[in-house]
Amino acid sequence: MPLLETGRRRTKLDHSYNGPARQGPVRHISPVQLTLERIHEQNRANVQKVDPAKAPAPAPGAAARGKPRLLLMGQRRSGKSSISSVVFHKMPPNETLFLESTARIQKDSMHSFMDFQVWDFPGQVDWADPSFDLDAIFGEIGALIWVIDAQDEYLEAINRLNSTILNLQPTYPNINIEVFIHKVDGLSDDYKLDIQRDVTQRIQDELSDHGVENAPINFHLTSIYNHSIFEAFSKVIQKLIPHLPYLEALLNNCCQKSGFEKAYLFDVLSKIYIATDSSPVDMPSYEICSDYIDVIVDISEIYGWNRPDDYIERLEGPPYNKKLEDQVACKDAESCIVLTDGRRPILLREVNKYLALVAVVKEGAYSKMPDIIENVNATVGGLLQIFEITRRRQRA
Ligand SMILES: Nc1nc2c(ncn2[C@@H]2O[C@H](COP(=O)(O)OP(=O)(O)OP(=O)(O)O)[C@@H](O)[C@H]2O)c(=O)[nH]1
Repeated sequence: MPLLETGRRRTKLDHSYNGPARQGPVRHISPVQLTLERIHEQNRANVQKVDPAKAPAPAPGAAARGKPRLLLMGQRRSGKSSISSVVFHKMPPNETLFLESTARIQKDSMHSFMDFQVWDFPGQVDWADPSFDLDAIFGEIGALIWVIDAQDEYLEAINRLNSTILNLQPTYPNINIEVFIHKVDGLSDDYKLDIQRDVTQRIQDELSDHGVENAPINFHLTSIYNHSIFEAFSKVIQKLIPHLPYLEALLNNCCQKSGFEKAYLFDVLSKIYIATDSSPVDMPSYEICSDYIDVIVDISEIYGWNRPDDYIERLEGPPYNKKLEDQVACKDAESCIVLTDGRRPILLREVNKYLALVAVVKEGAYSKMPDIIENVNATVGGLLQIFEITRRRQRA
């Protein structure tokens, strides 16, 4: 009888497993959670170097405690405050023309499906200044968003970004760096791509000259005058959601079962989508879904009302032979709209006070509406369970 690595004889129960003894139950971990835990470990190691007594407990930490910080940095007038105002405070883009220059760090706490902070830095901050407590700023960072004005001379902005990355790399090698090549409205598609290529090349060349290869840097073409800024923020925020793969799996399943072309889980206030199914995102569908949220939010603010439980019971409870339209009661906003050609309805279902599921229904699937509503209900139930489990873990 063959021996196991531990020296014990293999028995029937061991099947073909012949690896080292397992330490405990297998832990499934998403790449996002892994990154956040690495960041936590990196911070812990830094604190431990200075004062071992003050070192925080090992991960799971940042991901589980979850109040990540997004830092908006870049040259003066590159558009940082405008981005934060348009995305998180619903400021109309043309009103950003009147924003004053930021003199001190602006800290915004966002309370949504997940709490996070957005820190807007004044353009003139110099990181080399030893009076900055870098650990207080970069300690619990979720992502560093570097804004480059594409309509201006950007070499200086790139140089500053490079020197910031090189300064931070030795101490914080896992910081997620997101470069927003901003104000691309009014630029031709070819020119936008040329700029993106040029910026990427310059940053990568400089970093590899200093021996930094494969730094986690992503590039986005953005403008506050269209949905590109929301799309870019969606991608940034998604990296901070530890249970993203589960949300995506639920949405994939819902799309498959209900005949949806595309489904988004939106944060209603900011209109950032925090998860979507695995089919490619197409801007027109994203734009129309996000505009639809505005319409429904406005309507429900005017006409919405809190339905008491006995009202819902009266509608949904027995007798069940009432007409279908007399039986429909839902605590949350639920809506469906059919656009001009009448073929691809868009469906919206509120998940909780922060989130809404919005889906584009495939041609011909409209006739299966009762099934679709049931599937959506089940998906919303699943989504809520995932958030509840995460919340319980955070409290523990
Ligand atoms: N065309 C265009 N202009 C933009 C865009 N975003 C911001 N702006 C304009 O850029 C100017 C500067 O924007 P701010 O948000 O004040 O820039 P900032 O980076 O916060 O500047 P500081 O506070 O000085 O660091 C404003 O006039 C905005 O209207 C954009 O996407 N496209």
